[in-house]
Amino acid sequence: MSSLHAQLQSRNVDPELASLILTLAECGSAISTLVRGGALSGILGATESENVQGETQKKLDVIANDLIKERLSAQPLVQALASEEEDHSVDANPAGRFLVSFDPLDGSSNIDINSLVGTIFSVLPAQSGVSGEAAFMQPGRNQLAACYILYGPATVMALTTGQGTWMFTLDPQTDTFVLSDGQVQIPQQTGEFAINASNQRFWQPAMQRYIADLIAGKEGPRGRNFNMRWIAAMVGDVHRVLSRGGLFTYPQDTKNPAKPYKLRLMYEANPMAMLVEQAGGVASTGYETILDIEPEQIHQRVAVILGSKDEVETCLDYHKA
Ligand SMILES: O=P(O)(O)OC[C@H]1O[C@](O)(COP(=O)(O)O)[C@@H](O)[C@@H]1O
Ligand SMILES: [Mg+2]
Ligand SMILES: [Mg+2]
Repeated sequence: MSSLHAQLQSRNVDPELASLILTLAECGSAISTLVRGGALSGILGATESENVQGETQKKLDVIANDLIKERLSAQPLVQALASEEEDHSVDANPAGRFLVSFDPLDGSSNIDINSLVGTIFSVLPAQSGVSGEAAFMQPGRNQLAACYILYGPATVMALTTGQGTWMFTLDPQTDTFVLSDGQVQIPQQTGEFAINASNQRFWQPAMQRYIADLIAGKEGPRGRNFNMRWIAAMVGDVHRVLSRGGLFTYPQDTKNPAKPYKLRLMYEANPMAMLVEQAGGVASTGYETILDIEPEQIHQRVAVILGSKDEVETCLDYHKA
């Protein structure tokens, strides 16, 4: 069984980037221990405060954010960090080579029901002569690494440094991430989709038609049946897509005209898009490739359609029509 450390070495990952990835893994393992304790760890419930997104922060959102912020700020390789739970980017070490964006706790609405949650990381190169939030304004294509850690029955980590997507499982005996899949490949075809169907009446006509045709099944224009899943944690839905294929989408909608998109580009869409593309899948907004978007703000949101290549391309055809 090969450890994360050994894999990073054997695949010649830049030693400094490897050291940072090991720090991210340590953050994941520490949060995994907290999550495993549930109510006994005092992690359940909400705080009185709201984040910059206008969402009431859960206790675990804040605990996970503080834990990661502390460890990354102590990492000399990190120049600055950006988090879903921080209004602005946070400067760390001026000589640092890396910028880290993260979603400390993804799937917050699942914490109190003991369901799947995770942490998502995106690593960009620092830019000489550019600091603060401006330094983060780089397309996802520039990411040096992306990973998520899923806290489920097992704790698993999906990682890419641009040489394919790899999966690791946390060995609770040794507290080490061990390789469980050295070359994740998303099947090009699928019979499974994930969307929050309760928003159906607010979707654009293209997405309404696409989903209606999936649900029409064998008797409909697609001529075969499709099954639906919704974990309400992007990390969980994307993990299913990486594990057995599928299409995951959080499309544009008119539910709240001031907020037509749900998911955040820098620390949700970009890292997931890199993991999916490196595993042979496709990630789009419906109109553009997610990794080619030029960001304008640290907390900007985008529409997301990702997963099995053929199925996402079929969905995009509906958006062309
Ligand atoms: O509540 P909904 O509409 O099902 O939305 C679920 C989506 O919101 C999220 O929970 C947003 O992420 P956070 O929990 O990090 O805020 C995604 O993980 C998930 O895909
Ligand atoms: Mg999230
Ligand atoms: Mg979150």
